[in-house]
Amino acid sequence: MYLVTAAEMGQLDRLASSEYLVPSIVLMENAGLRVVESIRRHFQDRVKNRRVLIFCGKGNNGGDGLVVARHLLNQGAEVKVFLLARPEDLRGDARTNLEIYQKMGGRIFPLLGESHLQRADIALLYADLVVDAIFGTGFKGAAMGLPAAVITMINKAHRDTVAVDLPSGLEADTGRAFGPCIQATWTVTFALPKLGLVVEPGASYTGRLEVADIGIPQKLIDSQRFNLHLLTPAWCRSRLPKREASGHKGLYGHVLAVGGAPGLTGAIALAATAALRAGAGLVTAAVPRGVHGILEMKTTEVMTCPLPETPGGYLSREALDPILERLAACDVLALGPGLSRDPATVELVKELLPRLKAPAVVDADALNALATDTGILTGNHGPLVLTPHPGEMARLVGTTAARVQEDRLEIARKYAREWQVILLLKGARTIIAWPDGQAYINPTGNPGMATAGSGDVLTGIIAGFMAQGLEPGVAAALGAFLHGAAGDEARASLGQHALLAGDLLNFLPAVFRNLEVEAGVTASLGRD
Ligand SMILES: NC(=O)C1=CN([C@@H]2O[C@H](COP(=O)(O)OP(=O)(O)OC[C@H]3O[C@@H](n4cnc5c(N)ncnc54)[C@H](OP(=O)(O)O)[C@@H]3O)[C@@H](O)[C@H]2O)[C@@H](O)CC1
Ligand SMILES: Nc1ncnc2c1ncn2[C@@H]1O[C@H](COP(=O)(O)OP(=O)(O)O)[C@@H](O)[C@H]1O
Ligand SMILES: [K+]
Repeated sequence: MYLVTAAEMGQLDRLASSEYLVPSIVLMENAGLRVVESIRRHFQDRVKNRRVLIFCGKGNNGGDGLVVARHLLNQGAEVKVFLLARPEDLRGDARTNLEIYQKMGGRIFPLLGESHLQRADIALLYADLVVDAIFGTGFKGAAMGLPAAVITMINKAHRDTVAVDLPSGLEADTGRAFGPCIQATWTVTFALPKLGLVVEPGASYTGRLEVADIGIPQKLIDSQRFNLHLLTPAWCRSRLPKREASGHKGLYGHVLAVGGAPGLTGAIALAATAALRAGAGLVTAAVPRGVHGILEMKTTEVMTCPLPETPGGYLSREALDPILERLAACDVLALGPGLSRDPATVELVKELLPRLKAPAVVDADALNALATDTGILTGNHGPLVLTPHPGEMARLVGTTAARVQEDRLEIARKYAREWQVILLLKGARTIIAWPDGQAYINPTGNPGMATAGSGDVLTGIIAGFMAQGLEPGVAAALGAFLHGAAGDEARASLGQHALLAGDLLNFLPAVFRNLEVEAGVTASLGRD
């Protein structure tokens, strides 16, 4: 599903009217009607006598709110409109809808100064629902003065609140709220989701997100060639590697997972097992000789391979040739889990990467090794998927994690293009940036996944998908979605605090089943 900026949405609205002759007031009417339908669902279709407060700004977002007011009034709800503007300040479609509402006997309460706040505050005590139609995509910067006071007052009332198009106070393009922002129970956004609704903190202000069709022609949307996408189950389902009835494990590829060090055997065990869980046919974990026995004990389905090590037990440069030899018989390399930052190991990584022909997922300490010489990335290299968390990304580009978090999408896109890699920037709402400019936002996952080893599992899942022949960019996006979905399933059963990275492995099957069921794969089971 495309994600748009405020400007792109405005362009769609304008072109819908200018090129496709859809009058803007029809778009506004459709928007309002979609919100009313959503409210009816919220009230299980019992709208009569419900006390609904609608807070309207002076722009078209307010206009939407007035359409909602009119229809709820018509359907027997008890409606109060609080207008954060003088009626004469409203223009165009918003003004028209104000006048229609008034002609129907709808009541308008001015909300222009401190003196008016009290009346709204009292009304909030008895409200069954608040409709936030103060600001939409026209909002910039921070809510201040009276709007800020109104937003704060609404949040303090803790009533069910539906946001029209965007929670007021949120910047559509960044998902940032520099001032007070409506904490919505749910948000009905129009035509396409805005980026700010699906990245933090915007996603938290948004609550449950509904995307409503308001009649923007699909042909117009497709003609815009947007390059930012929200990952959806449908997108993932259509890209799941297929398992033919005649399949055999050679078909599903062989992952070589290189990592591990004394005290860091769990990471490589998690990554290797995760690759099998993702459906790879075979996985070999290549680790320093000294911990090889431990890996044999820790894993069953994973094959292992002892590699030359330093006296301290870390992978040494002598491991280069055995890795390249092994890799020649494998389909993909997963490099980094539990590798450690031992100087010899860092040297090994820097020698290995430029020699790679097979696609590789580069994570964790392999990224930290790369950070000492990103020149490798700007030179010639095979297909790479980098999976840094914000701290590792900061080291790679010589900045701070906080700085990375301020500009997640821009930074991921910049370096995916500069280094010609798939750049998966982890964290809440992981971003998967492709070198051609396409970027995907992953909506699944939760803070329960902020636990040691969770990233190692993701590395394994992505490598497992690449082994099955998925393009690296698709494998990374699909991996992020399923990894987060497994985290969500795990949270549902275990809560967030007790969640372990290993639990993600146990909940992956459920996630595949959910996707496959909807993909109609079970139908084929009936025939087998
Ligand atoms: N055909 C269409 O276009 C359709 C549009 N639709 C709806 O229109 C919405 C976009 O409407 P919009 O562009 O009128 O702006 P909107 O979000 O209502 O803001 C109102 C005013 O707020 C002001 N303002 C801005 N920042 C501020 C701040 N920090 N603090 C205080 N004030 C601030 C700013 O006033 P200004 O600064 O320009 O004087 C702005 O004019 C969109 O989200 C959707 O709901 C749908 O009906 C579908 C069809
Ligand atoms: N608050 C959060 N919401 C959603 N996902 C999260 C959150 N915190 C962490 N994650 C996910 O958990 C994983 C953490 O990976 P990482 O930091 O590399 O862990 P480790 O290095 O311990 O393996 C990433 O996939 C990240 O997207
Ligand atoms: K709003």
